[in-house]
Amino acid sequence: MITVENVSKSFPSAESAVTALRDVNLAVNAGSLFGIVGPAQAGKTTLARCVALRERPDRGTVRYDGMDTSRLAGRRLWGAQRQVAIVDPVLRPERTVAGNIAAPLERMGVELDRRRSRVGVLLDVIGLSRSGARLPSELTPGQQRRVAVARALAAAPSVLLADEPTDGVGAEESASVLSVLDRARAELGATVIVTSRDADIAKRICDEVALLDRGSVVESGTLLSLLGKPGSQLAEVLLPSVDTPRAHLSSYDRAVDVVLVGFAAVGALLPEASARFDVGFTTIGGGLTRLGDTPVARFRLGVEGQRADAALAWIAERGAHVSTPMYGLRDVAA
Ligand SMILES: Nc1ncnc2c1ncn2[C@@H]1O[C@H](COP(=O)(O)OP(=O)(O)OP(=O)(O)O)[C@@H](O)[C@H]1O
Repeated sequence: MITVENVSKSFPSAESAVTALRDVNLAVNAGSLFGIVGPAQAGKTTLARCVALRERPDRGTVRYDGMDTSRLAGRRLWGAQRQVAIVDPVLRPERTVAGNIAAPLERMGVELDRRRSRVGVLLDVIGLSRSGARLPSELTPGQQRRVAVARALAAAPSVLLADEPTDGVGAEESASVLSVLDRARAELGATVIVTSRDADIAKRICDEVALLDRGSVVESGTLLSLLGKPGSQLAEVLLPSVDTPRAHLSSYDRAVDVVLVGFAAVGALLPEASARFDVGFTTIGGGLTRLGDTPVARFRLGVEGQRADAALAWIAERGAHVSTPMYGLRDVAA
């Protein structure tokens, strides 16, 4: 596990110092796919570089499995830095795909047979098994990025860091780049950290996420835990909007927002509650999305029936996130 404890970082500038990170605390679990998301200049790259030990915090510390890295220097620092590989998107144009991936292994003096076998595994992970002999110029931008990821994985780092992994890659190819990051975690066992201005990346592959703004962590945790958190900014961005015209609310005495996670909940919970408690649910806003492979729904529901409270408590007991009911909607809309 990597823990970031009270980390602050400023950079000198012509007028006054720029504060990139303010008292940041985070925990990145081993084997997770962790997203650091937030607007431009939020401090994402600086935080990622501090985690990768490429930048020293002014205050606070980064711990690797409890070890305080701020005390490391010389060979021990270099050894810790080598555990975290950073994806460098610039490939060497004169070398083949296989040659690019093998380059870090050559520098380490790994013998030819082991190099070949490792490159073979990585070509398979990035879905380019037949392209080892091609030059980067013969590849699409998305394929080139996948090769850059494979090169970063060559020396089997325990942590892979990808800063804006899909920048410069077209929308149609970004899914293939993200799925390679997911395979790096699932098949090679790496902890993967991605930074992105696009929170949608978190929705597509991350299981844990931190939202950064102006150098501070606004919220962090597993994606699924944030979905049910009242006022979560990430949930607001990632889930279908429940904004509804007031007129749509006017037929109901009460409405609630409900978040349902997983196939069973999305498919069955509301019809079952409706039948059990003789309560009517009408969808007046929201919709379905996916977090990775998990279907997630957020609906604004008009609720009618004498046992409405019991029905809502029943679905909440079964894992649905249910907002505080909004009452008196007929009056509001009138
Ligand atoms: N090496 C540096 N020297 C001076 N200022 C820096 C340096 N690195 C980052 N900064 C400043 O720190 C702040 C945070 O930058 P950072 O690149 O970490 O944010 P970011 O969220 O990754 O931004 P973006 O999404 O725009 O890449 C910015 O104001 C930036 O100008």
